[in-house]
Order: sequence, then C-alpha cells, then structure tokens
Amino acid sequence: MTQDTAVTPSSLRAALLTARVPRYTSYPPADRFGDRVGPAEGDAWLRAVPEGAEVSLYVHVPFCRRLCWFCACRTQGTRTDAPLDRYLDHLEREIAAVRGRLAPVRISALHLGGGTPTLLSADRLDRLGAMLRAAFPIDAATEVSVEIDPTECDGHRLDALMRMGLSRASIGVQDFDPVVQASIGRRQGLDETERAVAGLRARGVRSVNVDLLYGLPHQTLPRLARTLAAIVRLAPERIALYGYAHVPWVARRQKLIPEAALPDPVQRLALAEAAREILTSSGYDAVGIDHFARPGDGLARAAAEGRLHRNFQGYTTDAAGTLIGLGASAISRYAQGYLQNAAATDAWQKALEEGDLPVARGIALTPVDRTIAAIIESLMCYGRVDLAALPDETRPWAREMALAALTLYPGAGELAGQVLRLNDFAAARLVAAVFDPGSGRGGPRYSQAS
Ligand SMILES: C=Cc1c2[nH]c(c1C)Cc1[nH]c(c(CCC(=O)O)c1C)Cc1[nH]c(c(C)c1CCC(=O)O)Cc1[nH]c(c(C)c1C=C)C2
Ligand SMILES: C[C@H]1O[C@@H](n2cnc3c(N)ncnc32)[C@H](O)[C@@H]1O
Ligand code: MET
Ligand code: SF4
Repeated sequence: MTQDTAVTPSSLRAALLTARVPRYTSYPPADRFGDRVGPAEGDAWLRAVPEGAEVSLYVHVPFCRRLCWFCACRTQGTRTDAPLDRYLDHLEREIAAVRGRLAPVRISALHLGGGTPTLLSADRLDRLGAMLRAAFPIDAATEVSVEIDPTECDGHRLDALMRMGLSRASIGVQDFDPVVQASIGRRQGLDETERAVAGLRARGVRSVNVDLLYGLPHQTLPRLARTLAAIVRLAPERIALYGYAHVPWVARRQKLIPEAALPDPVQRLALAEAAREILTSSGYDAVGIDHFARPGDGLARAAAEGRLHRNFQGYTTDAAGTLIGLGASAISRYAQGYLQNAAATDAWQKALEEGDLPVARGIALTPVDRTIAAIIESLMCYGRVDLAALPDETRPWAREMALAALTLYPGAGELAGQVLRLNDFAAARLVAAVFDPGSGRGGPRYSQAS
C-alpha cells in the first residue's frame, strides 16, 4: 500500500497538509461526549452486561514524575507518593462499585495505562493486582499489559508486574535524539531503554511495543532515521509511530514546545513517509495508520486475518465488546455507548467518596452511529469497507459518501462493486471524516490529518 509521493493527487496531498480531523480511536470521538449521559447510564449499562460476556479492563494511572512537554495524555506530576496511596484507595472503591453491579463475566484483557503506571512501587502494584483479582476473574487467559517509562522502572516493579500476569508491555521512547529530547522536556538514554527491554525479555515477556513520534521539534530525517535504526536493533515486536499532535489548547504544557522548530507540514509528511519506508524495509508489517508489527506477531496476524480492532489505546486484537475503564478520565465502552469518568483526580475521588459512580460524561449510540462506527473502524483497520456488509437501509447513503470521498480526494482509493478500498492508509482519517456527520464541527480543534 505504499505510494510514491510524486504521484499522490494534489488535492489529497493538500488535505493531508492542511486538514484537521479526529484520530477516530472511537466513533463518535470523545469530543462529542456530553453530560446528558452520566452515573445513571453507568449504573444501567453495567447491570446490563450479560453473564459470561467477555470484558476488558483499563486502569488509568494519571501520575508522572516528569511531565514531558509534548504529552497530550491526562496526567499530573507528583514528587511524593502520598497521592498514589489515596488514588489506590479510591480505585478500590470504584472496583467495588463496578463489581456490585456486574454479573460474573470473563476478563479477556487488563491494561494499565497512564500516565506512568510504573510510578507505583512494587508494593503498590501488588496491592492493585490483589484488589483487581479479588473482584474479577483475572487468570492465565487474561492478557495483561502495561505502559512503561524506562526512566521510572526497575526489577522490583517488573517482578510485581509479572506477579500480576504481565504478558505485554509498551515502552515510551518518542525519539532518542538529544536535541529533540531537550526540546520536548524528556531525557532518556538508549542504555536505560535497553535495560527495560532486557528486563522484560528476561522475565519472559514476549510482546514488547515501543511508542515513537514523528513531527517533533528539531526532528530531521537523519535524526529520525538514527532513532529508527536504534529501535530496529532493540527489535520490539511492535512499534507505534504516532504523528505528534500539537494541540496546546487541549494540552497546555505544549506551550513549552518551541513552535518555530516544528517541522512544517511538508517536512512532517516527508518524515512520516520516510519512517514508514524504513520500518517496512526493516522487516515490519505496517498495521493501520500508525502501527508496525513483526509478521509473526499477533497484531500483524490479526490485521491479515480480519481480527483487528481500534480502541482508545490504538490498535488491538482484543475483541471484547465491553471495555470498563477505571480511574480518573478513563473511558468505558458498552453495547449502549461510551462513558468517561471525571477527568480531574479530585472530582473523580469526590464522586466515589459520595458513593456515586464517577462518570462525568458520555454518549449513547443510535443505530446510525453503530453503522458509522463500523465503517470508520473498518477504514482505520483495513483501509477498506464492504458496503454489502452494512444494513440495507444505510447502503445508499454509504455509497453516496464513498463516492463523495473519492470525488473530494481523487486517487485516494476506488469503489469496486460494493467495496471501497483505499490506496494508502495516509487517507484513512480524511475518508473516515467524510462518513462522520460531525467532523466539520470540530474543525481546528483536531490534530493535523497527516
Ligand atoms: C495515551 C495518551 C493519548 C491518548 N490519545 C492521545 C494521547 C496522547 C492523543 C490524542 N487524542 C485526542 C487528541 C486531540 C485531538 C485529535 O488529535 O483528534 C489527541 C492529541 C482525542 C481525545 N482522546 C481522548 C479525549 C478526551 C480526546 C479529545 C477529544 C477528541 O478530539 O476526540 C480520550 C483519551 N485518549 C487517550 C486517553 C488515555 C484518553 C482518556 C482517558 C489516549
Ligand atoms: C501513550 C503515547 O501517546 C503518545 N503521545 C503523547 N502525547 C502525544 C501527542 N501530543 N501527540 C501524539 N502522540 C502523543 C506517546 O507516544 C505516548 O508514548
Ligand atoms: N508514561 C510512559 C512514558 O512516557 C508511558 C507512555 S506515555 C503514557 O514512557
Ligand atoms: S509521555 Fe509518559 S512520562 Fe511523559 S508526561 Fe506523558 S505520560 Fe508522563
């Protein structure tokens, strides 16, 4: 699916350089969530999860020792450990509140994200594991994964994660270049990153992911190529290469990013295309818009076999229909719709102290939303949509949107019979936005399309 930039039609290329569209980790995206959905829906939707259903759990740990300037994640700095214990106390309450409403289910996956879950000491990780195991059937069949900051991790914490059943880990790197690192407020040596990977390998973790970014200040092709070469030598099974989203109106710490040193849109697109070329010629399969995986890895196999999904953590093989998010700002997905917990840690804690579910906002899905969600997930995962698989009554509309997308972005793909197929994942977000009736509303609030 690679395509020479020289033959990319100018309107598609122009849109990649200028358009701002959601990343579609959900449909509807989180900016459409509202407060007409709250604790009452949280209660009803939890109680409606059928007995025996597959459920995955996400635990958000919104603390970091360092606050990287580029970061758009919901997290807060802390120098002391006191807030961590208070946070665990409240997670315990939330777990009890969920458990009291949930029928016996199977837990297919448990993901610890953040923030920096490895900021929790080994004792605290053990406590979290015990709390979760006491409430949910977490066993050998549960895939347990964690986000690791190599500068904030050690053998004791890795051992505690293994006791929790860790099978996959994702390591934050972003870029190894010292000039780039200085401009994003994040220092991290190759050696400490190697130590984290070796520590995971030694304990039998077979699936390691590394997060990288393109489009950072002072990033040039030679610098990015050196980072990629170092990563290829580390040989993670998976690599996520995200485009840096510069959205200082959302993430205020990004005001520290030197805007004048950001690559311009043309340079940014060149970085993305060169990185894709380097990784695919280094033995990685491209998966979706921003992931790469070794051909034997579960993600690459799922992509090839039509079992790939997209959720708030990006691409996943997790097929559970229900995702329960625990912790401040965590998002849950039920058959009925999405819910998000109060984003501020204080507000989340206060709701729990008052005996409420800490749900702050969300959205209920209509049948039309579900069809649009299926179309967008298929575009983001496979770069194709089979209109024949859609409900009859939506097909004429979907066909009209497919033709509109191809008129807007000639050369982005083709409609062959009932199948819309993109030539290149680069166009996936733009084409997805054509099927999204709300995409015009967000406009400049979203991040750049490329
Ligand atoms: C693990 C951290 C991140 C998560 N998503 C992003 C990061 C860095 C990147 C990101 N996600 C959104 C934006 C803003 C605009 C855009 O590019 O579309 C960025 C930079 C969208 C978004 N994701 C969440 C919210 C509330 C928003 C804003 C609304 C929107 O534009 O759709 C929720 C959310 N995303 C992540 C987490 C952990 C999370 C909430 C717990 C992952
Ligand atoms: C969890 C992962 O999210 C990515 N991440 C954090 N902040 C941003 C941003 N502004 N734009 C894109 N990706 C980001 C990092 O790669 C991190 O490791
Ligand atoms: N906080 C970790 C890091 O930066 C994990 C990725 S960012 C949520 O390395
Ligand atoms: S990148 Fe990771 S360590 Fe840095 S602020 Fe974001 S969550 Fe914290």
